[in-house]
Amino acid sequence: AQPSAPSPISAPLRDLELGQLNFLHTTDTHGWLAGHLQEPSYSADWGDYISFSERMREKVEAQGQDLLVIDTGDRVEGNGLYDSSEPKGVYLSEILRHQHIDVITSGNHELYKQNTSETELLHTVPNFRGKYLASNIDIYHPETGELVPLAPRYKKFTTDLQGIRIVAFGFLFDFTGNYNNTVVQRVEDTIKEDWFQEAIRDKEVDLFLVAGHVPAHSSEWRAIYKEIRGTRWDTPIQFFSGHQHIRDYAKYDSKAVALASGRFMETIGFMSIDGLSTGSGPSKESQPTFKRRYIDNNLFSFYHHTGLDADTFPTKKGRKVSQLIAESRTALQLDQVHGCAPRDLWMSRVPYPNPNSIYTWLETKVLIETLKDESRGERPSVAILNSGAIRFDIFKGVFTQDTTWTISPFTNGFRYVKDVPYEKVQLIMEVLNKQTKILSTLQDNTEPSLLPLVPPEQLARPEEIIFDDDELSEGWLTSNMGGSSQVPLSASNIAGKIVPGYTTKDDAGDDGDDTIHAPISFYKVPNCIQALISANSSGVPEKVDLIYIEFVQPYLALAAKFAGLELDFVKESDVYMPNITLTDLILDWVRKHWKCE
Ligand SMILES: Nc1ccn([C@@H]2O[C@H](COP(=O)(O)O)[C@@H](O)[C@H]2O)c(=O)n1
Repeated sequence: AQPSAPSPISAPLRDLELGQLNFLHTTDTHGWLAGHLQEPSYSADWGDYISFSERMREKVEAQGQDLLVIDTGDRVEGNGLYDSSEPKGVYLSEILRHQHIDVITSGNHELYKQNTSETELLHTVPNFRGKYLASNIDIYHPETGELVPLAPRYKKFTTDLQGIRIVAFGFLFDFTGNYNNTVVQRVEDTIKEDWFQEAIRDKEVDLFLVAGHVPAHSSEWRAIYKEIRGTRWDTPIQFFSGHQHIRDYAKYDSKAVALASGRFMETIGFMSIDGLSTGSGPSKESQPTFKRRYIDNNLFSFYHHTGLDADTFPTKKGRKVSQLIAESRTALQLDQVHGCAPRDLWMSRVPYPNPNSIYTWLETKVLIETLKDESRGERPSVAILNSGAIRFDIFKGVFTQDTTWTISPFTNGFRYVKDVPYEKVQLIMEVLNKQTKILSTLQDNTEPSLLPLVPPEQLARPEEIIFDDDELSEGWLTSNMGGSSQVPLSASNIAGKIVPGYTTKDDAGDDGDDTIHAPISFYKVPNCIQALISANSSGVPEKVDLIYIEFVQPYLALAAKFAGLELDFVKESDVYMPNITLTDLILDWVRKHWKCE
């Protein structure tokens, strides 16, 4: 773990059930390879994960079993370790490559920008040669201009110890927001291609392994499931999923399941399968059995599951990578303190609006006090921001260079349209937040969906989860995750209390988490929030500058149409505060207002 990482807190644990074939899975790590430096439950780093997978491999191989390591994308954007270097990702890429990964795929974040996808092609794919799969992604090669597969479409391999024959694919969901140097083919079309049809007709296969940046419950996985089952009615299928930032497990039939392993290096997903046939013969069991576990990413869990301790657990490579992370963080000055947050600000643990909501803080403080383009003088304005632009909570205590990127990693700037009637802006907000169903009927297939305006976790959990008795969680959170010094209390301080955290319910029940936690409430947030910036008057202005973060422009255009506002946002908008991003505004505000005592 990193030198400043809090020690994990002991908690009751459920064991891993090892099987003939075992998997460790990460997804949506978004640059958090240093682990969580303010949350003991997730405080292990990528070096610890390397030690964990090496120790697990020793353990399972000693019993004649196999272990495979999977990563399903969105490794970039979301943490200073990725975002704060120039060019972005140079430190991260060097850290990531030390893990032995058997199947690795791309997420949507690898494709938003030209340089990110080119880095995948020129660095990550070669770093993981033979492991990186891209079943439905092509890229215009930066040197030849030719459209080529980002990586091989699929591969067939056999496991080291038992010779289990596996055909593996690597998919991305039907993503449309990629930069135009890549082409993402719809999954539903890809599976009709000859190469896929040939691959699933191979009779010498013991397991189809479908890894991808695709939710566990999704139309894309269902399409693949149906296509495979159409020709191979009983070959086991193991899907590895991502994108929604949740822990999830889906059962497609008794021989086909999907695992999703959370986000931000909070979770190491574990799967085991028993009862597979191998190259040397059929299985003795009539049915395969699947077991899943969501491991909290901390050393307490890792020691427990490997049966090792602080002296025996770390491997040489693991230690080296933890050291590399520490050096990279120092070089990037990620511990530089910009201010001290006086209280916790939550994305979804409190209702919105609320004094402790990060969105209320943005609306009532940050946007109002920082958004000002000198060229627009004192004109009143309304600023619109999508809630998904914010990625993480702010904890009471030090606000560092790293915090800046964890809460707001995107590089979007602001645009504006002048002289929009205030009433129309309110109608637009109404459409964006309340009339989303009506709006979606106006969309044709070429328009983006409205859903991605919110944080991904909310897409997966449309219902609020509210625990009346949040006393334990609240008290614990205040003292452990956001104490002014950011130093967690030791186990003895909270003796007898269960640590708040994941309490996952999935298709296999409610016993998936390795750590038994107290539940945390989850409140919904709107698609978009707004701030009225009315320089000289307290009344409601007739017309305003409609300022918005770039990401929402296509959604705004649709909502405006429905609100009866004839506006061509592409032609009639202009840049607001050139070269300034939301991240810059937040940092500026924090520096001015959150002085450390
Ligand atoms: N420039 C961007 C990019 C993304 N978002 C938000 O993130 C969501 C997608 O996140 P995943 O990690 O699930 O891919 C997207 O739905 C937006 O809410 C953004 O705001 N700006």
